[in-house]
Amino acid sequence: MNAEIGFLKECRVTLTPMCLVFLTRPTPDGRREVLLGRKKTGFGAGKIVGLGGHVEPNETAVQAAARETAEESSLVVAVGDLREAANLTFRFPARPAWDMQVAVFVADQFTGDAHESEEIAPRWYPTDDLPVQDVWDDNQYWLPQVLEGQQLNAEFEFADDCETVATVQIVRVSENQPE
Ligand SMILES: Nc1ncnc2c1[nH]c(=O)n2[C@H]1C[C@H](O)[C@@H](COP(=O)(O)OP(=O)(O)OP(=O)(O)O)O1
Repeated sequence: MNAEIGFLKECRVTLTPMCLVFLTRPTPDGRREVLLGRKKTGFGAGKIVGLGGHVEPNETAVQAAARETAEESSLVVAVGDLREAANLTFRFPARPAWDMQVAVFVADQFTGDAHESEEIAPRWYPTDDLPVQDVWDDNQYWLPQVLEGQQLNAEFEFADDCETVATVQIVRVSENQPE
């Protein structure tokens, strides 16, 4: 391996830190629903996603999760009510600058009403009837599990189209989280 390629490989270990938040609540008929939303701008625009975004240099992932929740939906969630449910690595060999590490949080305690923001149009979906056609391809491998209470770490590599998952490595950390 020449020195330049070695240097470029070293550069690839830098992953942009991001967060994702899934707020859940019970429905009158005894099911659960989760707050997702149509992304209106930026990376992944058009897809249905959780609330979230970049972790700023001056904050932790859980602080970013609480901040992004307020900015994107107007809902208020306390840092202490956010449970870390997954740690996901997304790699895009065709666009290494997009590589990211995403801390995923779930919370069922929050206040306020969800309102549309510049970035996202939030909507509640039954956890057993997710909008699978409109989410990121990777979601099928971890989102239902996380909403069932599992905690996991996973690494995804995307194909050259940067849309389709090419390889998946999932490490299940625990089956169910204590309340
Ligand atoms: N593949 C995949 N699956 C599930 N979720 C995501 C991805 N890729 C992603 O980027 N995401 C999530 C992670 C983040 O929560 C958002 C993208 O955040 P982004 O819109 O780029 O960040 P902003 O909120 O616009 O930026 P700031 O507000 O932080 O400036 O999608």
